[in-house]
Amino acid sequence: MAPKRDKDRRIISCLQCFRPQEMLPNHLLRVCMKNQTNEERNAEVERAKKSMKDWTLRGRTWDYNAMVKRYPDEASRQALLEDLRERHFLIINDPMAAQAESSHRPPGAAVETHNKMPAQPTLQDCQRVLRVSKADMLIIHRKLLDQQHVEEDQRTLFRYFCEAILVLRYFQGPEAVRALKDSDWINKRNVDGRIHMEVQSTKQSAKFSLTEEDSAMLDAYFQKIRPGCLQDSQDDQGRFFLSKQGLPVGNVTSDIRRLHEQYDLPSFSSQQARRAQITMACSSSDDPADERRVRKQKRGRGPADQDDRDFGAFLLQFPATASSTPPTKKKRTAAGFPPDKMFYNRWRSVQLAKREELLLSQCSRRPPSVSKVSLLIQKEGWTGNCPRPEDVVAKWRPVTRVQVESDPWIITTIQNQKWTGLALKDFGTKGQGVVATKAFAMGSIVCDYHGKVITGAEGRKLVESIKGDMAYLFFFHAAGRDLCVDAETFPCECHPTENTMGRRINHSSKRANLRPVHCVMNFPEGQRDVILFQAKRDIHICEELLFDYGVKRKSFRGEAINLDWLDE
Ligand SMILES: C[S@@+](CC[C@H](N)C(=O)[O-])C[C@H]1O[C@@H](n2cnc3c(N)ncnc32)[C@H](O)[C@@H]1O
Repeated sequence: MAPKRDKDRRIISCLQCFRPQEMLPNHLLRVCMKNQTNEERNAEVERAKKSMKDWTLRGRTWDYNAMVKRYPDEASRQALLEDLRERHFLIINDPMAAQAESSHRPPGAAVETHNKMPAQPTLQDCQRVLRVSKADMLIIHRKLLDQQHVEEDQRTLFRYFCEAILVLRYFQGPEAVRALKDSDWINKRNVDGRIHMEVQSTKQSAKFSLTEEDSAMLDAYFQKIRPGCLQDSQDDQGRFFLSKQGLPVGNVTSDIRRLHEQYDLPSFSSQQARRAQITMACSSSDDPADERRVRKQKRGRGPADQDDRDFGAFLLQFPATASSTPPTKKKRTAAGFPPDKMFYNRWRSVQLAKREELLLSQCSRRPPSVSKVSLLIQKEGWTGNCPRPEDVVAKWRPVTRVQVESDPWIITTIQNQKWTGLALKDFGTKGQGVVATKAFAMGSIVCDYHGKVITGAEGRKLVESIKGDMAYLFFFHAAGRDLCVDAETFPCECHPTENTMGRRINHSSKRANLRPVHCVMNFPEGQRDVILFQAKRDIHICEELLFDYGVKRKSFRGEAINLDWLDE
């Protein structure tokens, strides 16, 4: 048998095609320089060798101090560092490296892998669980987006994964992750493809930039899992990560440990991850192929490339509206998407949901019958991908005034102002506004318009004294009476520490998704007039809540807003 050749012995990258070549002269002869002379090819080999030597001497080494200056954003710098380490670059001047070297492992020593805890874990060790579990998480992610059923334990595991992303990849402390608020997420900004987060909720505000992929994972948790945890009877404190009982998660470290246990991996603390983050990468025996093998053994299949494809880009290319036609195979492939039906099917689910929403918005006052929905479908002229009329009827959720007036939860929530599913968002020139962090079905009560209700002539006089601007003072006609809600003083006297959300809702006459309605509620101290906001149509997560102030900026003279109940 011929001796085994050391394939990697003299790998040199071709400077024509930028691909590493085992036999560069042969490659140039056959591929990149087949029409040139021997002399030209020899010169090219010399040029490539020199480039390789230069790179080995200088290009492979990065100076951490220079990186700090050039990449002041820590999260981006760490992402770059991680990438460089994975590619076996050398990083000098890492302030923690000297410490690490003197304490434990000599440079170049192999990291213990498998189930034993390495004495001094590298960043790769700490983040392994993210890589190993990724294929599973992408499957859950896809199911969530497709509105498919996801088991309770899988939902919880997905939450652990999201927590682990923030701790192990973005080096947030477990307490900061626990304290993360839904409004922190709502107020994130996309800048050049990185999702900037500013965590206001911790004592020290933290800033970091997520990749789009990580952001998509957290958003799937936020939009598809968290709303199912929200319970009216529980105070979620506006936290981002909630237990399935709807309470803020108790212990992020334990959650991440459970994720590690699930994948039979040693667990690392956030401090270890932070330390590893700034420790110089020692050359490691970690082969990314190991992870792929573990994954394959565990799931009995290879990493699904399909999972990595970006359905968001697909939707951008082919917007799924109630009336759009599905992209044909030819169009899908021409746009660079896979020819199979995976994205196509997902696209149809998105459209189906939009169509249901459209039908429901046409039946706002009373529950539609199956035949009415069938008629509406016919009118739309949809031939395929039609919602089942029965499903549409089943999704209609009205609430009656009588139900609301005696609803103990609504009464308590008006008193404590702990409405669920609402978060504040900065809307720039409009100031703050309120967005939904859970879906509200048409007809549901979203919150109250909190403030002292002043009736009769006194109220009208108050309102008329305000000229020329939208005000924090509104006037309503209800049950044959005039009601004025004084919400000018902010925060209100009765809730000096609460964010009375109803008062933060901005105005829109065209895009209003809320209507104010009037109730007389039975409070322990007696009956009281209350103005509630009812969803005019289904409201989606992240949508801004808006109601028609009934005023025009310049012409406001205290016009009254009618308080028609949705089901009357
Ligand atoms: C009830 S408050 C709404 C919350 C307010 N944006 C805030 O930051 O507290 C009403 C005030 O918000 C602003 N506002 C509401 N809707 C607006 C709109 N569509 N465009 C501009 N400003 C708006 C006006 O300044 C108005 O007086």
